[in-house]
Amino acid sequence: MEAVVVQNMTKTYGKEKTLAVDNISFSVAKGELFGLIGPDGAGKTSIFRILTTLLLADSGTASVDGFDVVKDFKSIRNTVGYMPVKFSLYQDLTIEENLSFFATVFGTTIEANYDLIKDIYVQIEPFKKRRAGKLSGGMKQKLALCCALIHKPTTLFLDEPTTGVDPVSRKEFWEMLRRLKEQNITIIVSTPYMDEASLCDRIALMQGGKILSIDTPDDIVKAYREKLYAIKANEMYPLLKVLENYPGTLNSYAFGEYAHATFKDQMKNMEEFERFLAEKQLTGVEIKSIEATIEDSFIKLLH
Ligand SMILES: Nc1ncnc2c1ncn2[C@@H]1O[C@H](COP(=O)(O)OP(=O)(O)OP(=O)(O)O)[C@@H](O)[C@H]1O
Repeated sequence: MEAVVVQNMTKTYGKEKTLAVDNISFSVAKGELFGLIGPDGAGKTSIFRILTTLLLADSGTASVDGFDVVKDFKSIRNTVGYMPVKFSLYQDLTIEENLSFFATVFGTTIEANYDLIKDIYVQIEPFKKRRAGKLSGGMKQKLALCCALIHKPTTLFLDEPTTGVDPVSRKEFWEMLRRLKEQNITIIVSTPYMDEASLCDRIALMQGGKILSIDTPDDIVKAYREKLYAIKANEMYPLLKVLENYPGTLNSYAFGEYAHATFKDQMKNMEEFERFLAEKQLTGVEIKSIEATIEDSFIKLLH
């Protein structure tokens, strides 16, 4: 069964009609961990706000658990959990008080749904008397997730939950999502981090309000057909310039300590390329053929 169905959704803002979501369609199956992946301004937050009934689309339709986002907004509000980019925790309330507050709003209690949050809550319980404003980023994030879960939602919307969170907490967070998925909760998560994309069941790569590709992380990488090279030299900037100027280069960009590049003839003539690099006085050159990552696939789609 489909938990979320979006059809031809478009959203513009203001008199200038800034296009945030551009006629997109997708669906998410029940129990799926689905990622909206894209840079700032791709339209991720607008989609979340429309699906959680906080914002109206200009056109198109959308449903969550079979409920229409316009007609059945009350049912959706009762059944979904939403963790916005800036968690709406009450800074002056303690961990315990924040959680009780969210439980009360949904007419439930911490005890009634404790099983669902237990794994996460035990990690912050020792600090339950501490005010939210005094928690670390990772702890705030765990509390926000508990608050979004306390009414046992069928679908969880997490908007950039790991932005600004340290790498260890990020990793723990994704382990928590995996465990929630086992409870058959549908999770839609947005992130600008490509390494997190591979942890989703399926992802939509987004840019400028459009979905560029939608598939499993594995299949997105498999669809990358060009031969990709990682190239290193003692100095990165001159290397990038040389790659840009090489007539056989299709695409080149910095990727950590390497430059990644594709070539017109799949680099059949490696010697000619090596000669070109040597003529440009680059030192410490290393060239290797590599497998593409999701980030490479994304960069290719952007071109
Ligand atoms: N209230 C608003 N008024 C005008 N333009 C807006 C408004 N909200 C968003 N936009 C514009 O719509 C586009 C999509 O924004 P959106 O917040 O949905 O993207 P995003 O992928 O979530 O990015 P971010 O991580 O920056 O929030 C951007 O160009 C943004 O500037």
